[in-house]
Amino acid sequence: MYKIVSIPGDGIGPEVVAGALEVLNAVAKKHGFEVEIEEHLFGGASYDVYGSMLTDETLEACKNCDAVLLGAVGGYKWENLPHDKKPEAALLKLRKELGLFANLRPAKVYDALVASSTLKTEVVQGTDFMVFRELTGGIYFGQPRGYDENRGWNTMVYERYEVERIARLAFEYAQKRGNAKVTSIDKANVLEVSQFWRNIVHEVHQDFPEIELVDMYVDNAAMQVVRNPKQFEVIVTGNIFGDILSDISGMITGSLGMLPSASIGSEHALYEPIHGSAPDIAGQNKANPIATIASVAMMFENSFNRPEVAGDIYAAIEGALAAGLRTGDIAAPGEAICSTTEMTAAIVARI
Ligand SMILES: NC(=O)C1=CN([C@@H]2O[C@H](COP(=O)(O)OP(=O)(O)OC[C@H]3O[C@@H](n4cnc5c(N)ncnc54)[C@H](O)[C@@H]3O)[C@@H](O)[C@H]2O)C=CC1
Ligand SMILES: CC(C)CC(=O)C(=O)O
Ligand SMILES: [Mg+2]
Repeated sequence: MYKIVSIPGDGIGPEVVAGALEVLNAVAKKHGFEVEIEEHLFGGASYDVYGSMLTDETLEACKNCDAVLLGAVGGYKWENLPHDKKPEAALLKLRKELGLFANLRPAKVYDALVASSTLKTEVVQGTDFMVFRELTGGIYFGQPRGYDENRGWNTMVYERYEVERIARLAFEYAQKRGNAKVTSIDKANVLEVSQFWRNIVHEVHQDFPEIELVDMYVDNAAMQVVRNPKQFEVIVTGNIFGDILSDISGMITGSLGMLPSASIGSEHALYEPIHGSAPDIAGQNKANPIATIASVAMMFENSFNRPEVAGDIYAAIEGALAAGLRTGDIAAPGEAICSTTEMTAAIVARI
């Protein structure tokens, strides 16, 4: 029995999480295990009811389960709140409180999508890399931070232990992938904090001499992901660079709506699509649920060590895409567009 806490959040969050939970229930039925799903409000949805973006009750529930499934937070309604009161601040707090220091964001191109989409086949087909994004440090957390009428400021700071643990995780993963190449992405030509990052990554690398390590500046990396994504196998990078580069990677795979992620720490794990709450399409049954459904697959790989369950989910996604199912974000011109619920049903039918 797996105890899952579901926090759909805002915007398209509830729509894509509903699809992912249908898939979760379908694999539970097929593989003969039980899941207990406990749903909690989070982000703006929680603020509107309780006056708090992250209640103690939701936080406790997230700490006392086997895995958390998150949709997304944020939206127009809450964007003028002070920074420390915004839904996004609650997400940062949740990540910090759960100790989720590593965000794994796989960029994998589905063959079925390449065959009929606007993706440039020869450039992207076969792309399959994993981004290890540091998630609880860097400029999103550094103090001091603030702004007044004359200045705005944030602080990018990394502690030795923060770089060591994410670098070690990335090298260990590379080892498991048959000594895959690791690219460490920074801005060491300008930022002292990046030179520090680079030094520590090289120190950790000494324990993994069989693995090739490449350093790359982040501006070049953004271009290289678009130009030749297949050169990457494992990327390790800081919080803000990983955030930006993984959205770029999303486009390589067809859409932000395709990319899942696992946010992991030593005690807890949370699974979430890389995209946000997409308020422009919220409530219209248009969102692509695949990123969130694939996040459930990552849950079975990372938290439950059930690769066969994850494999069924990936195969069902591939099957639905091969059958021509396309939400608006991944439809090539002239292709029929399906809804969130139609895509979900097509995937569930293939479990
Ligand atoms: N993890 C989270 O909860 C995140 C929350 N956000 C928040 O989400 C809100 C909107 O932010 P944006 O910058 O617009 O980023 P976004 O990722 O929500 O949307 C960017 C674009 O991609 C599209 N898109 C995203 N997910 C999609 C899906 N599953 N299917 C189809 N199209 C999809 C949207 O319609 C939009 O045009 C903001 O409040 C932002 O702070 C942003 C990123 C991550
Ligand atoms: C706090 C979030 C809005 C940051 C983000 O964009 C992400 O984690 O992808
Ligand atoms: Mg982001």
